Amino acid sequence: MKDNKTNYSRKPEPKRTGTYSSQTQSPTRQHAGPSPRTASAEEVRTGDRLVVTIKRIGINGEGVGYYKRKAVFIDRALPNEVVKAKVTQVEPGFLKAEIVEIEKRSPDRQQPPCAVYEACGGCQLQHMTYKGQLQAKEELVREAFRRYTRLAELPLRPILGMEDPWGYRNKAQLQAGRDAETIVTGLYAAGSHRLVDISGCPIHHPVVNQVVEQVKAIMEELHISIYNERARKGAVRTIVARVGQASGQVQLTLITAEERIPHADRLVARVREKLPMVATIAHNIHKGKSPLVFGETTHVLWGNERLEETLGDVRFSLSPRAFFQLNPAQTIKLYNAAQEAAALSGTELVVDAYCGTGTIGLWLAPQAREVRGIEVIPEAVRDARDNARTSGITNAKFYEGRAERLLPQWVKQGIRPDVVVVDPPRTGCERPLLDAIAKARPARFVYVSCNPSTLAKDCQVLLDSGYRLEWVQPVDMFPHTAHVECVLKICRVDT
Ligand SMILES: C[S@@+](CC[C@H](N)C(=O)[O-])C[C@H]1O[C@@H](n2cnc3c(N)ncnc32)[C@H](O)[C@@H]1O
Repeated sequence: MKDNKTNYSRKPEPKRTGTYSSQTQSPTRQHAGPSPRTASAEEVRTGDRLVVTIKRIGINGEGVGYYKRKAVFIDRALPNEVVKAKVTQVEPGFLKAEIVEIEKRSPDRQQPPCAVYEACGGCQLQHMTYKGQLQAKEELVREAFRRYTRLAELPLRPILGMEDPWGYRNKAQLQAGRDAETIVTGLYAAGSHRLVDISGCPIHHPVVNQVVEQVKAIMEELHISIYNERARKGAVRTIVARVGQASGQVQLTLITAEERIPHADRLVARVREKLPMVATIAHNIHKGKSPLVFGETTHVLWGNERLEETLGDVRFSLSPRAFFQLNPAQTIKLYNAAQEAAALSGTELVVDAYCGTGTIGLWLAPQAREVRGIEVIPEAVRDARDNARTSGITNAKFYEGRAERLLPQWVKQGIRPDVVVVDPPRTGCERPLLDAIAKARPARFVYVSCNPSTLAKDCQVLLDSGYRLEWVQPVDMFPHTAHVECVLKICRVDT
């Protein structure tokens, strides 16, 4: 096991820090290094220039260093680099700054492979080699546990990365717009309504890119109107293409702001002719201003009602709006880690809290006596029940409700799970749920999380309740972004 001997005492301050004012120093002077003036962190002003050694990446992929013990967040700076940076924001607890010059360059710095990386904002780490990204994500997890737990040593396993970290995303969900005469599909640039064309995005599965490009060409040919947000006129606002990794079939959904898609029959005929991999052509109507992508009403214009998908032995039947993991290959690694952590022998009652469409519970059901899933969204509960039926799994039941209410009720009724699995949103588990787990005293607790900070905080609550941490397994679900997913195995101390 790598790095389980990490020393968790706080790190010393970075060696090189200094500041000089952008207003008062000549360019030559600025490039010569820090000025004699070394302001205290409280004296730093917007526009000041600092020399900062970058320690690690932060949760948004930015470089994090310190100036006089105050955290400095610097976009696009990499661990171990020394950068001159201009302060852009001063807050009581931190500073934000932008790179002026890189004094010492990381060997992991690279030219971002994607031409629209800077404008798009969908990825945060393409300026770093993939090997560097994996190391940085491990460090992100280590830092969260250092900060939020009292563990002397962290049993951190090496992150599970991808052999080929491109073309992994099985779904493209792109806004449509117009750039002069042509249709553009892409994402809005961060904090704006400027559409960045991401045709041929290297993160998307090549088949979904191909489908989006052809659909755009067909819409041009048939003069199908594109929704204009300002004028609030036009038809198509979003194109969604999702590929099934097992079948290679594609579910295409056009989301419109109008009741009808103009020339829908001709559109269907042309898509069928040009794109034989498309197995469903669906139409979703989203008239309102809501920021949600999908509206309430969906019609299948042609083809199968649902996309069939398989993960391991579990089969899923996905309606156009149904949630499904975006990186199936890494999802299998994540669920296998959860399965290893659950260590089931066939006799256990497993509670899968925050179960979504039931994926983790269904993955574990063949090795368990019974699985009880809890999920707050009614449609997801219906999907979970359908997925159990489709896969012929009869020992998994799914309950609608809040995990922090339902599990304590079950515990009060005398129900004692042997294993509890949680996969909460980024905010982590609600305290009443953690208290109910501590009261129910399952032998094992499996925590799947997309936020190392809330994971570490919740972990400490369990460690204070008679549990020990066995291991933490990070999994890279979204290469080139700052996200990192973890599976954590916690056992009751007396087991
Ligand atoms: C990160 S997703 C996990 C989904 C699922 N485990 C999977 O892998 O597909 C978190 C899920 O928790 C649900 N959720 C959020 N708050 C909840 C609560 N208080 N009780 C139960 N479910 C909740 C969300 O609707 C969402 O489906």
